[in-house]
Amino acid sequence: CDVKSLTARDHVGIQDFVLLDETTEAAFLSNLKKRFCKDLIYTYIGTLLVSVNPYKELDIYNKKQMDLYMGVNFFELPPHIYALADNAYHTMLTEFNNHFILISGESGAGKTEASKKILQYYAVSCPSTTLLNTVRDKMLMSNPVLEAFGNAKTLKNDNSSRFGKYMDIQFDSQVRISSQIQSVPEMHFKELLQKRKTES
Ligand SMILES: Nc1ncnc2c1ncn2[C@@H]1O[C@H](COP(=O)(O)OP(=O)(O)OP(=O)(O)O)[C@@H](O)[C@H]1O
Repeated sequence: CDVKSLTARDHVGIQDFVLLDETTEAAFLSNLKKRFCKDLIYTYIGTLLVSVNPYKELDIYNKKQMDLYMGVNFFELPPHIYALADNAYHTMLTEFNNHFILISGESGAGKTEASKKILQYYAVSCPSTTLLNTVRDKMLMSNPVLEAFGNAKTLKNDNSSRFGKYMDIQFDSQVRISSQIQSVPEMHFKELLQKRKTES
């Protein structure tokens, strides 16, 4: 799947809601539906990304796709979680400051999966060394461990996270992943965010 075919594929509805003529909920949903029917689960609202859970494996999360989005201008290619991750990484490099990716949605919306895609993207796209690969592997492998203890089957989601997650990825001066994730129960969430705010 090359850049040309990818761009051509995404002329379904409008790929950025900012360009939607009619600003009604019906028009919003109709655009989402039109795109979803063609397996286009991502749509931008400016720099926000709206994602609809496809509940099936789509061939859009692989090394080829990651390579496509690496270092490419945010709006140059069709909306994708990799574009969002790449944009945060490159903005961090140019602005020399911290960045948050906030993922929200109802239970079963696909938040956990989205966070895994972002971690996988960084694991593949960030420069690394053998030593740092250990950190990267730990980062990726920590998810199943956390899920084993903190997830449960609910009516809405067979693999529902029953705890809030705060992931902190730190980069060294050569912008390689140098340290890994922190994850906390939901009740400590606000406290932790407040602490981080005061620190920065
Ligand atoms: N991008 C995706 N592609 C394919 N399947 C997906 C995707 N996102 C989510 N799913 C499917 O939907 C299920 C629920 O997603 P996920 O656990 O990420 O939801 P969640 O928003 O984290 O829910 P909760 O708040 O209950 O933890 C996943 O187990 C997976 O089967």
